[in-house]
Amino acid sequence: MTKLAFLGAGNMNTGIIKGLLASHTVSAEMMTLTASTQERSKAKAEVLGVNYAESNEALIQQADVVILGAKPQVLMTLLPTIDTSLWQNKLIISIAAGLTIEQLRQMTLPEAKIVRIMPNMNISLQKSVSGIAYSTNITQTEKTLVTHLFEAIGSTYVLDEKDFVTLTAIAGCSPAFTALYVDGLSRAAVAQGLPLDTSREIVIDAMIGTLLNLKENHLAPWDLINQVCSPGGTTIQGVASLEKDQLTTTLFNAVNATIRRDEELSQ
Ligand SMILES: NC(=O)C1=CN([C@@H]2O[C@H](COP(=O)(O)OP(=O)(O)OC[C@H]3O[C@@H](n4cnc5c(N)ncnc54)[C@H](O)[C@@H]3O)[C@@H](O)[C@H]2O)C=CC1
Ligand SMILES: O=C(O)[C@@H]1CCC=N1
Repeated sequence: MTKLAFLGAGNMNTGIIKGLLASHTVSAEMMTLTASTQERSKAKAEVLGVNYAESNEALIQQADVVILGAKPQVLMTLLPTIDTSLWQNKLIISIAAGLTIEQLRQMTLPEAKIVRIMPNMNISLQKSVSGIAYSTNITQTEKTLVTHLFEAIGSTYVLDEKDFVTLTAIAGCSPAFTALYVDGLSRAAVAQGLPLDTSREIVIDAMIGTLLNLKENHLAPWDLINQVCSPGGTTIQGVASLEKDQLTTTLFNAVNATIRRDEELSQ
């Protein structure tokens, strides 16, 4: 059985652990974590029902697969302090934004087996979208293991590492962008006199229905837009207003800003 080590026990690594447990993909006794202090590691492990290690070194030593789930800035200071020999024969999965396979190798072992994964916050619901990029020395058996783990908690897309920044923008960051859209539409309804909680529920239900309609009926966005826009009706006026206010350009700008920051983190 594969032993998984989680370095970091914040939003994402906790979400992965919860997703793997809920989907019965990995049992609790095969998972060990650390957080920023031993007290936090112990507390987190108790809540999740998994093991904790007394140090990051002890965590890595006992594992087959190490999932790096601390912030990129933390990993950049922490990884160079860890004895490089500990990384031998480990599969290293990094979910950190920005850090490249090459950078991760420089901070661990030049020949390290690295998998970059970019999941998103919906992972604890087993609804993540996870981008995957492999270093060239990953075997087919290791790829099968990675797919098995991350398909259990959402969908997976294997990409060239150069495309990771784009996936991060449209999938990793997507829960925040989508929540912002929900908030804007809900508050627009508040301005018209509806209570906020009612507006929010309506917006979320309408969005879920729309997304299922696009996915299950294999509709292109403009097919659906044209179906909704009745001639001389209301929607076409709203769509024209959104276009006049450059919604598409606004989204292009947000993706570009996200990519710029990702590239800064890789410096
Ligand atoms: N938040 C998000 O939506 C996403 C985040 N990511 C990436 O996942 C990583 C984690 O992000 P979050 O979970 O949101 O952050 P977080 O701040 O919730 O969790 C970070 C964890 O690292 C731990 N940590 C800090 N120093 C440590 C040390 N020396 N040893 C062991 N653990 C230590 C903290 O105790 C905490 O449990 C980041 O690299 C981020 O780029 C990737 C996809 C989505
Ligand atoms: O904001 C971040 O850096 C991380 C990566 C994708 C989502 N959250």
